Amino acid sequence: MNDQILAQAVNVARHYGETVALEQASCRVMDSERIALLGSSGSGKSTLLHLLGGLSAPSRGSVSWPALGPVEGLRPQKVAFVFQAQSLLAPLSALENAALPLLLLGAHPGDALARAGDLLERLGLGSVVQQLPEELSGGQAQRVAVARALVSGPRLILADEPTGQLDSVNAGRLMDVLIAECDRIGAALVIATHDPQVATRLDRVWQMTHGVLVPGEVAA
Ligand SMILES: Nc1ncnc2c1ncn2[C@@H]1O[C@H](COP(=O)(O)OP(=O)(O)OP(=O)(O)O)[C@@H](O)[C@H]1O
Repeated sequence: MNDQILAQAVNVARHYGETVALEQASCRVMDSERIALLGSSGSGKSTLLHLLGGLSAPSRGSVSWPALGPVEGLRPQKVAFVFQAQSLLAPLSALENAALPLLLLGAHPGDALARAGDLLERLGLGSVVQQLPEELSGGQAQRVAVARALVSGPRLILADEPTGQLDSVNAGRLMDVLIAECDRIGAALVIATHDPQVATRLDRVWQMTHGVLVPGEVAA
């Protein structure tokens, strides 16, 4: 069983001073699961994603990644994050940004750039691969960040509002690519979103309300 649990939070809470961003939550992400994390603005979705990705530590409780092997430092390998805020490196092109995780892992540059280029093409960004982040629209930058998360073949992808700046056509296209790639590489996916259309593409819903998490059942 443990070898299927990618991320597990047990009784975690996260406080920022007086603000309780997340109250006592417990949840699990199993191998290949597709989860929509729904909730209104400020309800604690980003906070939970950051804890599940090891990007921050809980104020109480614990987070572990049983199926991902030993964790070096705070953050597990094989977990990729799509941030809500702009997170691309300014001096690098869209293509280089998307290829970066593979380059840092020591992949052959030609292979890394080819893989990143393929992902960008499928995300509708074939014409902007050489542009710098400052030359991209918010929605284009968001899709580059998705390509960067997918490029190294992670086991778990945590995406914070990846369709937040996209029109419905491009949001649908992004979901097509994300789901197809997760199928291909066998990755699990947790997406924080306000968009009910995104949630219908995933297997189950976790509902966050004022820092309280209700992990839902698997969709029928
Ligand atoms: N670094 C921080 N310092 C202080 N308060 C914070 C910090 N990060 C989040 N919070 C607070 O924690 C609560 C939950 O924030 P969080 O970003 O997790 O919500 P969210 O559901 O992701 O919102 P949104 O949909 O708007 O992104 C909010 O009240 C927010 O103001």
